[in-house]
Order: sequence, then structure tokens, then C-alpha cells
Amino acid sequence: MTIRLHDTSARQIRDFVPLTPGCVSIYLCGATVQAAPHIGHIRSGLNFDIMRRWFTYRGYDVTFIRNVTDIDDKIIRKSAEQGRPWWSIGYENERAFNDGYDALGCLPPTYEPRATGHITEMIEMMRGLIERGHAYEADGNVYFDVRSLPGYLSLSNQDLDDLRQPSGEGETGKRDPRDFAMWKAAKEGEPSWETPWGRGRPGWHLECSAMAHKYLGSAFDIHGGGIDLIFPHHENEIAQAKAYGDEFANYWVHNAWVTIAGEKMAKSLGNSVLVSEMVKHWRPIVLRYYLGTPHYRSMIEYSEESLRDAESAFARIEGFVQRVTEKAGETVPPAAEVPPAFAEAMDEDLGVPQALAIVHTTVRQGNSALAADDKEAAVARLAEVRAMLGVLGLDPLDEHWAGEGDRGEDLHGVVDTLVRLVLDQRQSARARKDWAAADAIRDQLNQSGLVIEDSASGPRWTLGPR
Ligand SMILES: Nc1ncnc2c1ncn2[C@@H]1O[C@H](COP(=O)(O)OP(=O)(O)OP(=O)(O)O)[C@@H](O)[C@H]1O
Ligand SMILES: [Zn+2]
Repeated sequence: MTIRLHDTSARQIRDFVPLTPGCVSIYLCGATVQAAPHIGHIRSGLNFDIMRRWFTYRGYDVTFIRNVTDIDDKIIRKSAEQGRPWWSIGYENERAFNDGYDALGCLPPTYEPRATGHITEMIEMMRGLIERGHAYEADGNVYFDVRSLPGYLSLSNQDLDDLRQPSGEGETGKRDPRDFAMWKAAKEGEPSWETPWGRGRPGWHLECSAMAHKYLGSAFDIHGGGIDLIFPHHENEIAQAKAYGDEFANYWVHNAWVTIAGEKMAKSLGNSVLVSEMVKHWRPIVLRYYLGTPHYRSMIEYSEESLRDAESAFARIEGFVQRVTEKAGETVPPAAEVPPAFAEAMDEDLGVPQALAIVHTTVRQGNSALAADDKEAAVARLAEVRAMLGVLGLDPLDEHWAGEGDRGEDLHGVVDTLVRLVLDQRQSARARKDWAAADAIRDQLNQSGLVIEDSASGPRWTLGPR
């Protein structure tokens, strides 16, 4: 067996050959903690969580780094607007990100370094780059000289002559307008750190090169992030690391976006759907199914309808797990190995949709076995289903999801059906102009603690405050 991955750098799917046999090192660009996470952010975390689980299943010892960018223009701007320290915004949103990752069952990374904890390493890297003639100081900024490095822009396959790299505010003294800032001179009232070139703060690209070097060394296996990061972020990370003498990443893996009306879901575009809001309406395991099962290189166009489809598809799997568990009279442990067709699909560039099709086929076979009263076959299929779901982080019997039941969310589907039934009756009462009956139904629903909201795709309910 060989795991194969799409490498953005090679623009094709390549056999994965680890630098150290039996080990895999992964660096994922994590959150810029300027706001709470939307479902696009968590999709990125989830795609790499599934990658990590698959490597682990295949017997690799995985080191997984997901960093936190806790200093950046937007954090500084918010701090000024809200009259709060910059770090309080970072800490608050970092916690919101961790809650989001955890709610959707992403395993914690091996290490989760914060940028501001690595200023020393960044200074070291700048010093090395200046000594080697790849960087220079001007007006308290430190710039990377893009013409000094042959091969710059090979990840995004661009030509230096065509490049437009806009300069940020205060980025004066560049030798070439395409040079990018590794370090930004301090501005009045903004956070800054002491360096041999004066006080200032790091640029985003330098943070990741320095943290990857510290935790994974000068060469590592996989670097990941969303496709929006290919240029300029990853291109500039590569430039700094290579010019410093690092081999850097061997494979570049990029996840596609969650989109709304064809556009990237982004804090800056104001079209975000926050994870904290979503978990009020949907079970986290259903959200994981929704965000984690399309192929990581396919866009997910967000819609309530597709979420409902995910909910019913997952309910079919979960119903099977419950029925066989009841029939067996005890919890059936996962099989030691997943079916070969599932493994084959996962080996080929993490083909989760194909792998999921095997889960559904196995569920159908298991249901037929139940219908034929063949307990042994049903139990065997359940063991396989649990092993496959475990790799995808979707096993409803896994202890991670156990708390869901305590909060009554295992009854979500039942309540949902009942509420819809009642709302249909209210609709019929209104259709026959029986306003008294319609109002009575609404009042009873409100008294039971449910809040009903009208949305484009029909009424939606949530539990009101207790
Ligand atoms: N809509 C999305 N779909 C999938 N991945 C995304 C999406 N938005 C951001 N990501 C990924 O999430 C990770 C963390 O993103 P980061 O916090 O840097 O986002 P950002 O670009 O500051 O936020 P935004 O794009 O929302 O303004 C990155 O790997 C990024 O590529
Ligand atoms: Zn990064």
C-alpha cells in the first residue's frame, strides 16, 4: 500500500514517501485569531484531521503542527476600535477556534505554537537571511529580496515579471516593489518587539517559516492550508525557508473552500456562518459529516438543503449502528481493519467520497442481514462500519460524541420530525383561516420552550433560553 497525495507544487498526485520511514510531519497554517471561526476555517482543520487519522491508521507516527497567528493588522485594528489590549482579542478567539475544532471532533495538534512566542526564532531567521544577502533592512522594516532567489513563485507557477505584490501601509524603502515585508517597523501605540533593526512586529509569512523550522526542522513532509494561501503566503514561506537553507516541505496540500453564492466564506467579506451558531441548530457530528465528507479539493457551496441531505445520510448510518447494537445486546467493537476498498479509496488522495460510498454499501448489506435475521452477518458489517467511521471521526459510539446524548441531542431528529408535524398542522389551520387554532399551536410551541424562526427554506426551531 502507498498513500498518494495531490501535491500543489508538482500539480499532480504523487506517491507519498516519508522523509523518515514510519513517520510523517505535517504543518498546517491555522487560525488568525481576529474573530471567531466560521465553518470554512473548521473545514480546513477537519480535512487535515482526516488526513492525520488516515496516516495514523496506516501505522505512521504523526507529528501535526497547527499554528496560531496571534498578531496581525486586523487584530491591532480591532484592539484600537474596541479599546481592548490586542492580546485579549487573540486569546478570546483562539479559545473560540479550539471550541470549534473540538466540537467537530478534530484531534488536538501535537503542538500549537503561537506566533508571538517565537520572536527570537524569527530574529534568528532574519539575521541569517540578511547575512546571506537575501534580505535587507530599510526604515526599520526588513524585506525579502525576491530577485535573490531563483525558483521563487514555483508553487503558484507565476512569473516574477508579471507579479504584483501590493505594499502594506508604512512599507517604505523597498529596493524592488515586489519585495515583501518579513518584519514591519513599529508604529506609535502598536505592539512591538525589540530587534537589531529597531522595534517592530513580524509579518505573517515569517511567522510560519520560523515555527515550521523550530518544530519540524529544516525538512518535513507535508505543508497544508486553504487554497487562498498558495500565493502570497506559502510562496513567501518557501522563499524565506529555502534562502535560509531549509529544504522545507516535500508535499504541498491545499483544501478547497466553503463558499456562499460561489464566493469564499470569509470574515472580511461578511458572509461568515459561525461555528458557534451552527452548533445551536445542527448536531456537531452531522456538521462534521457535512464538512468532512466532500473531497478536500472540492468546493462546498453552503446551503441548508445540502445540510439536511447530510443529516439524513448520517441518520441512515446511525440508525443502522443503533439497530445492530440493540440486536447484539452489547456494544460491537470496531473491526481491526477497514474493508480493502475503503482503504484503497483513502490511499488515493484521501478519496473520502469514494470511501464513504463503501460505508453506505456496508450499511445496506448490514440492513439486509438484519432483515434476514442474520445476526452474525449484521454484527460483522457493524464492526466494519465502526472501523471506517472511526477513521473519518464519525463513529457515533466513539466517546467523543458520548456527551451529545447527555444534552438530549440524540433526540434531535425525533423532535425535529414532531415539530415539523405540528407546524404543518398550523399551516393547514392558517390555510382554512382558522386563526384561533393556528395561534394556539404557536403559543403551545412557545410554552414548550421552542423558538420558531422563519427561514428561506421554511421554519426552523431552536431551544429557547432555559
Ligand atoms: N471559506 C473557507 N473554506 C475553507 N478554508 C478556509 C476558508 N477560509 C479560510 N480557510 C482556511 O482556514 C485557515 C485559517 O484561516 P485564517 O484564520 O488565516 O483566515 P483568514 O483568511 O484570516 O479569514 P477570512 O478568509 O475568513 O477573512 C487557512 O488555512 C485558510 O486557508
Ligand atoms: Zn502559514
